Amino acid sequence: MNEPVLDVRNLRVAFRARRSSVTALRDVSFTLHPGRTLALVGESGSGKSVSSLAIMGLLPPNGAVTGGAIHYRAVDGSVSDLTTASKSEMRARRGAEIAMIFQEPMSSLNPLFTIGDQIGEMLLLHTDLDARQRRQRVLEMLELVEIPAAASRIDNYPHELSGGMRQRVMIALAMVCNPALLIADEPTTALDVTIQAQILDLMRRLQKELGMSILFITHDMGVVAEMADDVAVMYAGAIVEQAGASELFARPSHPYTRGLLHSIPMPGRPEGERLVPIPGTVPPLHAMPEGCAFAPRCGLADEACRKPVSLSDFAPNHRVACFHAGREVTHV
Ligand SMILES: Nc1ncnc2c1ncn2[C@@H]1O[C@H](COP(=O)(O)OP(=O)(O)OP(=O)(O)O)[C@@H](O)[C@H]1O
Repeated sequence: MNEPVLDVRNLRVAFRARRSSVTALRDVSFTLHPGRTLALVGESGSGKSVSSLAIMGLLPPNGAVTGGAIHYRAVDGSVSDLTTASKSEMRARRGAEIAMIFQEPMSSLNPLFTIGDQIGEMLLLHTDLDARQRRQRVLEMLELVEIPAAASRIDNYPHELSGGMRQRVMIALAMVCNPALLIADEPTTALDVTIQAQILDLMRRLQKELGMSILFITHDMGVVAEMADDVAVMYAGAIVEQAGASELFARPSHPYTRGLLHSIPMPGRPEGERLVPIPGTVPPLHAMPEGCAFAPRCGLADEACRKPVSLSDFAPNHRVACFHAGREVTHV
């Protein structure tokens, strides 16, 4: 396989609270290869967004990378560690080489400017195109993301568009400089299922046509099944299972991954099957259990789980952080 675009190694992120600090990412490692989609999946609070903000160099002021590295391979083949990049280096990369789309387009789009101006602004920042060329390129982007009547929509303000159309604008904004890496943080969560399917289709088509690599952040295993080539399951700031998507769905082996799969309807599973929510919630960062963080919610937990557990090989290209990996939960 080609050299990775992104190779995150033992990444640690901490947030300062008033008198103490809490660790939000604990030795997170994953690899994204060119042209592929890696899904980071987990419940709210598992550390998915913190991972993406660390990659973008956009952690909030009270957050910092406290260990590990984020190796990024630029289009010219040079590899650098984003955790040590300067603010100006990151500013030059964001939008041009590494782009991000968020769940809620309204919070990323400026209500005071037309969508054409906002997408054009990216070109103004990162290219030498003149005003006429920029407008032409914006129009092509709006057509590429299938905005109907793009020539008149280009002068619309965000509030004049539907939610689905706004998400298409966000995608156009992210893709206009042809980034090598796209980070998509729950891009379809706020949309109804029909529109969600259309946006996922669009992202797959753009990936095929433009060849970018996608880090896809979601809590939804159904979306993972639709989009991912590779999957990293996160729980309480750590990766608990990692595999190719087909291997993960064929042999989910961490009790948390199995719990996620049993808690939602999945294509291909018997109709009327009982859905079982995972009991309890993700522990707060200041009250992490000593050993396996999932143990308090796990039907397989025993004495062994009081010891810290880390990812280990379970099968080829399949790693699991569980002393009981692969064992069936007999009671939930
Ligand atoms: N600015 C902050 N200060 C302190 N803690 C934070 C801050 N931002 C995030 N955290 C904590 O980091 C942990 C991981 O949060 P994160 O937003 O990455 O989770 P997530 O998996 O993306 O969840 P969601 O799907 O809800 O966005 C959470 O416990 C959260 O409370």
